[in-house]
Amino acid sequence: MKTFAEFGLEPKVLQAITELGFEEATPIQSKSIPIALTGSDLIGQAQTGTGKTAAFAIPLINKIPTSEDRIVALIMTPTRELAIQVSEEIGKLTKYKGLRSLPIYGGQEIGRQIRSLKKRPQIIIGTPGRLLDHINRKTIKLDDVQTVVLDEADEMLDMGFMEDITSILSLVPAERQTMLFSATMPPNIQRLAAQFQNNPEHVSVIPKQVSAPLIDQAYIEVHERQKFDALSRLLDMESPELAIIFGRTKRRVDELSEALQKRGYSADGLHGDLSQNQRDAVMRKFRDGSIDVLVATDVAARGLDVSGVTHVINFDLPQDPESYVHRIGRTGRAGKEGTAWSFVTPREIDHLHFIEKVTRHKIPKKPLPSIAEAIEGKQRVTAERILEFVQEESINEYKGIAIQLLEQYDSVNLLAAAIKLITGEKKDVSIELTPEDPIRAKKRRPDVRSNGRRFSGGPFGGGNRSGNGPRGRSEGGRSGDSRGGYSGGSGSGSSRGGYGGSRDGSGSSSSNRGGYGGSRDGGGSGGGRSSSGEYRRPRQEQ
Ligand SMILES: Nc1ncnc2c1ncn2[C@@H]1O[C@H](COP(=O)(O)OP(=O)(O)OP(=O)(O)O)[C@@H](O)[C@H]1O
Ligand SMILES: [Mg+2]
Repeated sequence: MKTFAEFGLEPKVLQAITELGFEEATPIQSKSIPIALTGSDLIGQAQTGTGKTAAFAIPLINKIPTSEDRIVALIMTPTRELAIQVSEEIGKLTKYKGLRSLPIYGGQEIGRQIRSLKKRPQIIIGTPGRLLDHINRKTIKLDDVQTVVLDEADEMLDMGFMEDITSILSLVPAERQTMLFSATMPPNIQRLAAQFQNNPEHVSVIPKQVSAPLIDQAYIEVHERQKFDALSRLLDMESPELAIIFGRTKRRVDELSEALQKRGYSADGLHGDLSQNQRDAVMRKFRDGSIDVLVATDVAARGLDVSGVTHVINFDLPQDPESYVHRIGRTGRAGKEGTAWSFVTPREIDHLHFIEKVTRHKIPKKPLPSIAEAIEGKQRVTAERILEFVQEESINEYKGIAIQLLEQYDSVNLLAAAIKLITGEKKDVSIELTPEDPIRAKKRRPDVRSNGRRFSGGPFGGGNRSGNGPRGRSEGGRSGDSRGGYSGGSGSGSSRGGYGGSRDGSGSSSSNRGGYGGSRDGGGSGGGRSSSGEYRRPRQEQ
């Protein structure tokens, strides 16, 4: 493992890294920072939560002179929340160097962004739709951009951002550094690479299993109508510090967050139909812990880094294995452990197997917790809370009444009644959710071209690379590794991976994203087969 001092970075950048508490570089950082510092194009793949943001941000920041007053770096993300988050991380990393960075995303008042642009930021972090708006208004000019990063590169392609990205990149000088990052690199990422990059170096620290290994994964078989009670039981039994619950549709998210609130949980919902103010408020509450359950569509699946997320629950299975990997990757980040459970209806078992196959990870089955277990869990948590109070809180003013009560009543009865009172907070209101259709097992065409092996590539890289692809950088060099170019196990023992992002209802006035019906095909190929033979369905805005 390398220290950041080994990269020969500017002292002011190093100082900011130290202040962030990063002691050693993560594997993706160790491998990509030296390459990125040379100015070479790069494709970086590593599991969720392993520091890909700093892997591209540090070299980018290091090379911008403080005296620069033009936009020289452009980072694109698929969602607004991710643009904001990346911008904040860049803000921290540029603290001592004093560069100016600005997030540019849909839903925020454009006049305010125009005013901020007058302060001449050197780094722009944006979602494609709103970036194009500014370009058309000539409030953003890309003539001087030297570095471009596509964070969640595969998602950008998948969401049908290709057209916007193509227009944006046609305005950036060809003489530039272009970096693509994601935890998942489906083979059709080659198209992005071939179109926008110049002989990229390939850096991958994805070992066999693409999902981050610190995540304890399991599935629970439930019928659609049992899901809500199952969720309540899980939440009671586990009492997550922070949890993200993924639902399939915006309606589902609305209904579910409302139902959880009715039952007394501290929950709120996030999806692309909310106003940006609402989205910001929900994220703020989740980040500061004033709610502890975030219910979200796939808009929260990618990239979001919220510390303290101990649980991810797929209330509905995601359509794509990629989405599964990114969703569960909201926990188990930066070396911490996490728990990810998925509800699977009997008709979705085949789809689950498909996810297992593509992610190369068997997801064990777990029984639905019984009511007794849920109650026991709640009681245990209450008892723990009481003990914390005994140790930490000032309870002197309650002692008088406690002594009085103890003189009259039995101590066990008193404490049992108190525990019942506290654990009984959740209201037993009955909940009806609109049922969602089961996800049908989707047959993604196995990649059979390399050695005739099925799933040799999978959506996460490797597999065959045809002629003009980037040159593979097979780290770990396991010979005979059928995953080829992209994969290359790190062998470094650090198998934590990348992160995820979220999805932008980018709110560009010139596009139809952001609401229902903003259906865009995966990469402009009419939603059919992409050049790599992968089937990509048209996807709706989340
Ligand atoms: N070298 C480091 N040492 C300690 N913590 C780090 C280091 N680099 C990054 N982190 C922290 O790890 C967390 C995850 O980083 P980041 O969000 O960049 O992951 P990612 O690989 O982009 O994940 P995803 O695929 O989900 O987007 C962040 O909280 C970040 O501050
Ligand atoms: Mg990330």
